[in-house]
Amino acid sequence: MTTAIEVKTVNKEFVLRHTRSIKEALVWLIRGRKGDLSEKFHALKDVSLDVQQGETVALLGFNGSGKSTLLKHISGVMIPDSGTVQTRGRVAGLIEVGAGFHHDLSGRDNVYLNGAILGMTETEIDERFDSIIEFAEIGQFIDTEVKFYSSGMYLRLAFSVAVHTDPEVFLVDEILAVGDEPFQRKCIAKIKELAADGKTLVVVSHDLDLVAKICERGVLMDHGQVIFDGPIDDAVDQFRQNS
Ligand SMILES: Nc1ncnc2c1ncn2[C@@H]1O[C@H](COP(=O)(O)OP(=O)(O)OP(=O)(O)O)[C@@H](O)[C@H]1O
Repeated sequence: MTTAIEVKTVNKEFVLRHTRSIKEALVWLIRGRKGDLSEKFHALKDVSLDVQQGETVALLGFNGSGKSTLLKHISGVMIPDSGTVQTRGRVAGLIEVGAGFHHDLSGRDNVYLNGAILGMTETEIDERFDSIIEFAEIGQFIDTEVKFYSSGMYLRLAFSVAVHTDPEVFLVDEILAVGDEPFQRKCIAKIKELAADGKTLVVVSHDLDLVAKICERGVLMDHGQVIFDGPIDDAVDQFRQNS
């Protein structure tokens, strides 16, 4: 079996507050600048996770448990403070709607921009362009600047570009929620198709019934730590018990 994603003892802290009152800053100066003035939040604590090629994994957990932060580390948009993340093959997906899109460019130009960011050559994008537009159902808006798109239209185009990159590893955050129901169904069908084709899938969702249908493995997170990792039905049961 080949490992597609290897996350090793990853830690991530966020700075919550940079500024302090003048009094606090004075005390800090008088004490010889000891300690840290900023308040920090430990979002991922020694997280380790191996995902084999072709596995379908759901990240579960309450709001703020670290799911999206972990997904961003896997996608490479975030760098860990310590620990390592390695992925094999082309990684694509939907983490933040509109990430990698330029507001002042048209949908058409953004397909090229986003496609290039995700590792496609210009010829590959040329070949897949019609299919990308057809899947997104953007129609006559393709030459409109994307700043005038609704959030659903953004999602359609971003999702369509991402699936057309033919990724080995596909990451999906909760964002499917902004799409209307027919488009959501279409995306879910596409995600299932990718899974059936043996692609590696990591999905963040609060829709437990949906992830139970798509994924075989569930990773339950709590306060930045993995507290359960096993078959999806067991992970969902455990999560429901904690709720
Ligand atoms: N850039 C950031 N700066 C500061 N804090 C952050 C940042 N990104 C995330 N956090 C904090 O890290 C914690 C984990 O956030 P994360 O988005 O990973 O949670 P989540 O499990 O995906 O939650 P949800 O279910 O609400 O999407 C949260 O408390 C969040 O406020």
